[in-house]
Amino acid sequence: MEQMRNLKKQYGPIVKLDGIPHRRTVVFLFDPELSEKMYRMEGRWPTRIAMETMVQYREERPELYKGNYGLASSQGKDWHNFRSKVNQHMMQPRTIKPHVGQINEVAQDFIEKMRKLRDPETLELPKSFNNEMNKWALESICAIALDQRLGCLEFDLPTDSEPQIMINAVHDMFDLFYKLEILPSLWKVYRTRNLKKLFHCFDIMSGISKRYISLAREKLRESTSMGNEELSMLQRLVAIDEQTANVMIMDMMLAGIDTTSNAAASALYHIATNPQAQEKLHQEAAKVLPEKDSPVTYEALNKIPYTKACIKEALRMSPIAIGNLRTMQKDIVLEGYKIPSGIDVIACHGIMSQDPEQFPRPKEFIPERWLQGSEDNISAKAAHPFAYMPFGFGPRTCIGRRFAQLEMETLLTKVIRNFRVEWHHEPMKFKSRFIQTVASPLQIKLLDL
Ligand code: HEM
Repeated sequence: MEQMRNLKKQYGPIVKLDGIPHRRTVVFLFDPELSEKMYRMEGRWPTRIAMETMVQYREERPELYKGNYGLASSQGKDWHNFRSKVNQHMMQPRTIKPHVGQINEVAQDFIEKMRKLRDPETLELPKSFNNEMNKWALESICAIALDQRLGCLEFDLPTDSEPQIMINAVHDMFDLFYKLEILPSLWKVYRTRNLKKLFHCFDIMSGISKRYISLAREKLRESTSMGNEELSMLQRLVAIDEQTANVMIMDMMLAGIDTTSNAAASALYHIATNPQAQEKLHQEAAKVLPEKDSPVTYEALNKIPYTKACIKEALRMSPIAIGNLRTMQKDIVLEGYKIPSGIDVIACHGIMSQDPEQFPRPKEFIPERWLQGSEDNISAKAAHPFAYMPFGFGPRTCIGRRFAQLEMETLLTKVIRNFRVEWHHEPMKFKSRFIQTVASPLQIKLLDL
């Protein structure tokens, strides 16, 4: 992120970087107006390059993918056809309704786990807590995508238990992605050990999801009387066809775990370091949850504007995706520069959302700027609409956004209803891999309320 900031400082709002070995030429945009122009020219089928190892895997498993590579790894008409099939089942606001209860249960279990994990004397969460956040996100996304609790939050899981096997596969998958896609690797020349390991992880995840798809098929048969609105996301996907369900579940696992866990972790950190915001958050949580273990309901989620503002502000200050990539489908001209078809352009929203011209006092955590009626001198209304795009833009925007928001809003509401959270360490460090992640241990102090 610092490197991007320096590029902007040194060269201005549009910067071309080329000549880097093994890297494609890329153009960075640091200006919201230029970004808007670029998106407006992206066409009907926006292209975002995929991880090549994943495409390779999908090509090698024709029995699973049948040439249908899902969202994360397909382009053009193939991408469009898949997205058109699944979009309405994932993007409509009411899609989350059948899942609110499950996500509440996951959050409630996680609260109990946090209580047990904290040090009895210091009341701080352990250094390993970041990994527990990943398990929370995995359990949450499985609750939605597989329509079942997997059990990833249990203590002392046997090594051969399904949840532990899944936790390991997901953990290894992210590690191997980094080794194969970012670090120099020879996997394209010959089948490296790491590539085999990665494919093994995909096979495990795919095998587990297949079992749950069969269960969803059974449930769907038994539930002919249910209205479409009551059907879980998985049941709706299975109703399209099982292959679509399988591919979509894999995409959810790839894109919906580390993103959500890091976004929630950074929100918790910002809240722990801003006691005034926390107090307001607590008042809001206490209104919708009369008791500490009251469930977060669908109705409650419509009554927590301050919580939503805190999440928005956390994503502004600590974005998960620093930039959003598009491969140009035709020659375009921006700021007088010709950008030929085939070149990657990255709109660096993570830099723009910290620009004082867009967001006054950008280094301060001010959730109020997102609230209706906020004071003009801080309001986000004055910002250019393309300065802040944490979930991307247009037809290729994040398809899991509603689920990510459901998970984060539920968790924050419950945490703040149960604890006062404090931070007694150096400021949190963040690091960039594919996404921006929290790099310091999330050793938040939890005081019971
Ligand atoms: C805070 C959490 C999350 C953030 C910040 C985030 C952010 C993003 C961004 C920036 C994109 C690229 C959009 C674009 O190109 O315009 C994206 C794509 C995507 N996200 Fe998310 N995401 C999050 C959670 C999730 C979750 C929970 C899921 C799964 C349910 C998910 C599934 C996907 C998929 C499948 C795509 C590819 C969409 C396509 O190419 O059509 N994301 N996400």
